Amino acid sequence: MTKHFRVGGSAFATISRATVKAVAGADLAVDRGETLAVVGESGCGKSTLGRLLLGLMPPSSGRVMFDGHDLAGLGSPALRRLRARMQLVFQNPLQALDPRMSVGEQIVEPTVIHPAAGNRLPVADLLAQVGLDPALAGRFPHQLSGGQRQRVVIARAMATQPDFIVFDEPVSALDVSVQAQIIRLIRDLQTARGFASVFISHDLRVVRHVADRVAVMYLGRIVEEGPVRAVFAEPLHPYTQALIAAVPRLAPGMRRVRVVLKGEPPNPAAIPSGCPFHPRCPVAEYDCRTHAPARVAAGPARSVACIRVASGSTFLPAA
Ligand SMILES: Nc1ncnc2c1ncn2[C@@H]1O[C@H](COP(=O)(O)OP(=O)(O)OP(=O)(O)O)[C@@H](O)[C@H]1O
Repeated sequence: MTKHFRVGGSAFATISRATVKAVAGADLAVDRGETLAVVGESGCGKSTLGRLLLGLMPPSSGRVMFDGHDLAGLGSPALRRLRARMQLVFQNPLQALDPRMSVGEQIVEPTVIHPAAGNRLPVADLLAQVGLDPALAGRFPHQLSGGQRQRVVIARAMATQPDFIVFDEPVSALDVSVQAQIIRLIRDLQTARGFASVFISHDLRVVRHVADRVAVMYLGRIVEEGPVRAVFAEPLHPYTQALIAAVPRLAPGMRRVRVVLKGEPPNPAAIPSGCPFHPRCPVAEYDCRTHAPARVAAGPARSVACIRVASGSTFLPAA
């Protein structure tokens, strides 16, 4: 898929319009019961990808298949029915919740919007399954702690018994102690319910606890994908190496590398030619400036988009 936004410009054309290639070629699949983490620096297109996957905006090219249905090919009633089976949980629960509605009202709201969806659990059950006292149903968001609010958001997402949930940085606004509890809750719910999920995060420590597989995004492309353990133990792409090397004690078994991210932060309105990572890559070759590498298989269930890996050269600079 790709997603381009036209931005800027003025009525008198003194400022030219630019095309932001927020998603510049992402291809992924998520199975039932599985969590795929999408990681990368701010602005690399993670949230845009998440919204595309949920059909909340149309891609510029490409398509999203959900349970055999192409989202673009569905009329609005069918899309609405499918939407009930997909939910989004995002970073800031205060923004996600309506300050004027009680917790109980908000939790059942998705089943009011999608009356045919799910098995319609009572509010008390929905609260209990996210570890909240059912007595909180009458409270309002401002009367809850940050962790309780995020539990309410998750309870609401569970109300239609979805098959697919996108978690977009669901714990990054929370205290570290609360983060661990919410991550455990998400894991427990997934084990009990078997939904598929995409977990968007810039925090690799969180990803290690929550995800089965990880997709690493750079300037709108997925540059590496594979099982979390394998990718963290032996990252193949120089960008993944740099992300992992920046987090102390993330992967104790990993060969320490000296890859440090340098150069300009990525700008999706001016994507470099060839491999988009080449201006910051410590091992870029001449070809990397002109050749955009395709993502190719690189070991069991793994893939990577880097010509150094594709050509079989080992390039981890030893510490
Ligand atoms: N509606 C929009 N119109 C124009 N540009 C957009 C729009 N949505 C996103 N972008 C741009 O697309 C790029 C990718 O944004 P996105 O929010 O998907 O990245 P992200 O990796 O989720 O970043 P963050 O972690 O900071 O949220 C950014 O440059 C952003 O400014």
